[in-house]
Amino acid sequence: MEFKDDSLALHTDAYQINMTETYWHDHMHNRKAVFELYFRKLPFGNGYGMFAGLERIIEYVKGFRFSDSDIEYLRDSIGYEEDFLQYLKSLTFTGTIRSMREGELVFGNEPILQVESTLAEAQLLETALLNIVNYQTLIATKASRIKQVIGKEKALEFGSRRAQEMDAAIWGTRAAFIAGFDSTSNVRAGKKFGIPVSGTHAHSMIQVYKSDYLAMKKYAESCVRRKNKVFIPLVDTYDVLRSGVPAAIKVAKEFKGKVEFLGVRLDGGDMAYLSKETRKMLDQAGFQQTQIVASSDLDEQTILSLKAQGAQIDVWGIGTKLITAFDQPALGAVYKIVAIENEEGEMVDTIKISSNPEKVTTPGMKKVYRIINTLNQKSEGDYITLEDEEPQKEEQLKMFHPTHTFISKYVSNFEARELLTNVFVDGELVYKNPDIFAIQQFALENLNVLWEEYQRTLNPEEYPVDLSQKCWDNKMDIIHEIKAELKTK
Ligand SMILES: Nc1ncnc2c1ncn2[C@@H]1O[C@H](COP(=O)(O)OP(=O)(O)OP(=O)(O)O)[C@@H](O)[C@H]1O
Ligand SMILES: O=P(O)(O)OC[C@H]1O[C@H](OP(=O)(O)OP(=O)(O)O)[C@H](O)[C@@H]1O
Ligand SMILES: O=C(O)c1cccnc1
Repeated sequence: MEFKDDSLALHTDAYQINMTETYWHDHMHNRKAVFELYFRKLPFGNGYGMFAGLERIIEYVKGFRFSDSDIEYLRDSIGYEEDFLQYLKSLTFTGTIRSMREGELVFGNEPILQVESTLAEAQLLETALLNIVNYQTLIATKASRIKQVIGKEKALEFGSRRAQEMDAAIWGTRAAFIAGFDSTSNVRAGKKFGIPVSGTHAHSMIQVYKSDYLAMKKYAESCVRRKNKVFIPLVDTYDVLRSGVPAAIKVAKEFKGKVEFLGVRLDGGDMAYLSKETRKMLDQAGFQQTQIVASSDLDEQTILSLKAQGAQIDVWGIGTKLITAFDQPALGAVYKIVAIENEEGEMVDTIKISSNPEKVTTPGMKKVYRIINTLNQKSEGDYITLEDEEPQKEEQLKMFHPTHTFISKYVSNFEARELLTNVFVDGELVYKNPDIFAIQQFALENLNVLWEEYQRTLNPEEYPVDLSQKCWDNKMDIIHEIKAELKTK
């Protein structure tokens, strides 16, 4: 039997539905629960992460509903009982989601997103939420890292052909734009998100005409007919300095005033040497404004090296190594329950103990604050509290390392900026995601509060993510309680 692929509700792991069935049978499914989504370790050895994914989460949660064909499929395949299937059919998301905003700086072991809803709903959302955040935040972080090295020069996203499938190309390029990239080569992403689109041409076009000059001339003729008139020929198909660049210059002179000779693209060879020689040739021909675009397996390391060699590159086209998060393919974010309603209707904090201290969860519904020193507008670190705390009302905050507690400092003159914002409240969407340019602007401004020591790509300082005393005490009390209980067994 064939089933229509008409909803995303089954974009989940089977165990989520199995657990939901258990809760439903046991009349636990409508208990209130709180889950928090976070990663433990920053990727790529970077000093900060950049959050992306909320746009798609909003789309997903708004549309969360099991379709008729979903129910038919579950009946036909796993064969859940009919009453449970009818319960699934009736579900929509009725809870509350708080999230960081896209472009926010995020760090290890702090909630990026929080779901407070019925146990069943929170559980059923897990896989998709992690799927979205793990990829988009990873790519935004990689893109921001690459942008750190590129600085003010332009960064073009070229990855679609190498991305892990179509969704990754589209949402990955959006994440890269959030982190400060200037354009995408993916035209659909341009249409869908309003990201500026740019493009040159491939080696194949030169090969088709068997001549740099002839191909570039034909290309220029079509550029003339376009509104933007942009002419950026690729110069390395046969020989950059003997054929590609001279042909580009010749055609540009012939079409002076009719096309905009914005740049030439180099895609390989020794790009330090070739870019310097190309620069000289363009300058001598009077094209001082024409830029040099480079592409070919670039990432932050090759870009840094090319810059150190004095490469004359103005624009960087980056594909594979960005869109596939080449050096670290997973962020490793997790989604953990931190509180559950008991039989008396009270919320009870819950913990997961592990022999690995980093994997012990922090119980209780929490708030995350960025502590900004008002004297220099730089961040002192992030501060995680239980939900009823109000750090802004304190004269002085004690910030201490959550594992090495002797590492501590007192901060006065601070603004405690709350980072989680209401996105859904009781099932209603209450947040409007800003447009993509505003999100990019927000992301770039966020970096201003971070000392440079956290922004360098190599061995950055570790940014403090601390627990409030109350949050830390709560965790320790719960650990001791559980240990005591285990002892008596
Ligand atoms: N001067 C340079 N210093 C450091 N890395 C460079 C320099 N020039 C190019 N690179 C990088 O070296 C790699 C070149 O690899 P390779 O020789 O396989 O490709 P290529 O020269 O582009 O060849 P092709 O065009 O046939 O693919 C690319 O990752 C490129 O970004
Ligand atoms: O190297 P990346 O960072 O992934 O950037 C994208 C690459 O895609 C194109 O090469 P490809 O060989 O696919 O096509 P081409 O024939 O146009 O060179 C382009 O020339 C870049 O080298
Ligand atoms: O426009 C380009 O130059 C481009 C686009 C995708 C991949 N490589 C290059």
